[in-house]
Formats: sequence, structure tokens, C-alpha cells
Amino acid sequence: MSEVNKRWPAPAKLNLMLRIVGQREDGYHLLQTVFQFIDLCDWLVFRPISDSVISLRNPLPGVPEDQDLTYRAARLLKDETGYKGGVVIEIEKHLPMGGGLGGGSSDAATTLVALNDLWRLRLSRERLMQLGLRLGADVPIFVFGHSAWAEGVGEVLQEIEVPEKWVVVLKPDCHVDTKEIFSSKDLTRDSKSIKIADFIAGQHQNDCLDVVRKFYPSVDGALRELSDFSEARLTGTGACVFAQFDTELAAKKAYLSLSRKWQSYLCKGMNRSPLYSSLNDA
Ligand SMILES: C[C@@](CO)(OP(=O)(O)O)[C@H](O)COP(=O)(O)OP(=O)(O)OC[C@H]1O[C@@H](n2ccc(N)nc2=O)[C@H](O)[C@@H]1O
Ligand SMILES: Nc1ncnc2c1ncn2[C@@H]1O[C@H](COP(=O)(O)OP(=O)(O)O)[C@@H](O)[C@H]1O
Repeated sequence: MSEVNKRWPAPAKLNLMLRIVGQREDGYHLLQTVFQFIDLCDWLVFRPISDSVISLRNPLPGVPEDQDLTYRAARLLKDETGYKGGVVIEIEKHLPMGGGLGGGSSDAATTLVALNDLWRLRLSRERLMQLGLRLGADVPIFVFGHSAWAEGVGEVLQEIEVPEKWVVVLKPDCHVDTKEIFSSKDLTRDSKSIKIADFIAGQHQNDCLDVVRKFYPSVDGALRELSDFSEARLTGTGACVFAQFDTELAAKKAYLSLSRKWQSYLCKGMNRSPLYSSLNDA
């Protein structure tokens, strides 16, 4: 495939657990979380142009072009490096917005990695992660590209291997506003820090769960529905909930038994982001 028609993946992530262990002076919350990718992706195409223009071929409904995280990532790269050309970006959107799967952040990370390559900018992965953090707390993990134990606001990353299980994801009919959840007075903000070994031993708590359940009854409904099959968890601040399975058969059985009230996905956990297999193919 020629470089200009190449489709770049932007995978979803799951937070396999999430603890809030403090708050910074600027209001951002200090987390401990485990990120793993799943093989559910948005797909992006980048067509470099010589004019100094960034444009979106198919802007997302409800997101002004200059607010789209792909546009903002391309703009940031241009401003930081003084690159003279531009790009037309096409997004094939599959990840639900406001779902806690990190779709917008992953689109931004794929834009940073792809344009660094296509525009021949030669920025290091660390530099792209720093730039990504300016766009959102979840962008660095997608640039990092490997399952990780994360601390800070999610940018202090330590590579880990976790079982690549089969996953059923359920998306209730609501969008959760991350900012709203983090502003709630009822949120637990002082969880005790734990170690990776505690997570591996089964510590899977998500500190956002009680508040999200209270504000969004359909998230509560989705958790109850999925709990019939396996331990059901919230990813990030939701709205998506998920359950892991050891075999494809068990996951399929659960997936096919769901009520179909909401959008559901059958996928597989991945410790390595498909973004980098795609980069290496270039
Ligand atoms: C908590 C997580 C876990 O993955 O939730 P999800 O968004 O994936 O559900 C993420 O770190 C979210 O990252 P992201 O979605 O990029 O959030 P940002 O745009 O940076 O922040 C949105 C708002 O949430 C609050 N915020 C976000 C992250 C954080 N560690 N502390 C916060 O207090 C801030 O008020 C901020 O203005
Ligand atoms: N390319 C993009 N894809 C999705 N959302 C985007 C994008 N650019 C900006 N946004 C904005 O970011 C918000 C959060 O999107 P998303 O990353 O999908 O959710 P979450 O952080 O809950 O996983 C959206 O509601 C939308 O307004």
C-alpha cells in the first residue's frame, strides 16, 4: 500500500483498575492505573500536502474541526517543529466517544506518531509523549504503546505484561463527562497506594465506580448485566464496562447472551499497540 493511502490504527484502551491516591495543586488527580490495549480501533489516513494547512476530510459530528484531537495534535507538532507543510486527515471512527476507551486520545497519539514519520521530524518517543500530555492525560500511554502500570496523572509509565484475555465491552447509552466525575465531592481521593503485585493478586477496584454508577443509572445497569458472566469493571470514568474471559468461546457465549439493549464488542486484550506494527511496516 502506498504511504498516502496507509490506514493507521488508533486502538482503544482499558483501565484494568484505577485508584485515586491524591490531587495536585492544579486540581488534577493522582492515579494508579493499569492500561491494556484492545483490538478495537479507529483508523486514520494522513495525506501530507505542501500548503501549510491542517484539515479534516470528515469532521466528527459535534466536534468543531479545531477542537478535534487529531487536528490539535497535528497543529502542536507543526508549532513545535516549525514544519512548513500540512496534512489532510481522514478518521474512520469506531470507538464510542466519551466511553472511557480513550478514543480521542488514541487518535491524537496516532497522529503524533504517524506525522512524526510522514513529515520526517525524527522526534523521539519520549518527546512525543511529552507533547501528547499537553493534549490530555491519556495521550502518553497510546504513544508509549505497551501495557503499563501508570502513576502521576497517567504519564509515569512502567511497562508490564498482563494476560491477553478475551474481553466483552458494553457501552451503555450515555456519555460520561470525565471532568464532571473528577469534580464530584463524593469521589474517593485518598485511596492507599498499592503495588503491582497487589493488582496481580486481584486488586481491581476503580475509584470512579460509585460516583459514575450514581450519576449514570445505565452504567449501573450495564455492570449488573455483565456481572452475570464474569467480574464486571468500569474502564476509566466510563461509560463502558467490560469483563475478561480466558477463552474466546466463553467470551463469545457471554457476548451472544447479552440483551442487545446496548452496543457491545467482543475483543482481545493486547500488550503491544498495533500502532507500532503499523509504523514498522511503513
Ligand atoms: C481518568 C482517565 C483514565 O484513563 O479517564 P478516561 O477519560 O479514560 O475515562 C484518564 O486519565 C482521563 O484522561 P483524559 O480523558 O485525557 O482527561 P483530560 O482531557 O486530561 O482531563 C479532563 C478533565 O478531567 C480531570 N482530570 C483528568 C485526569 C486526571 N488525572 N485528573 C483530573 O482531575 C480534569 O478536570 C480535566 O480537566
Ligand atoms: N478525534 C476525536 N475522537 C473522539 N473524541 C474527540 C476527538 N477529538 C476531540 N474529541 C472530544 O473528546 C471527548 C472525549 O472523547 P473520548 O476520547 O472518545 O472519550 P474518553 O476519554 O471517555 O475515552 C469527546 O466527547 C469529544 O468532544
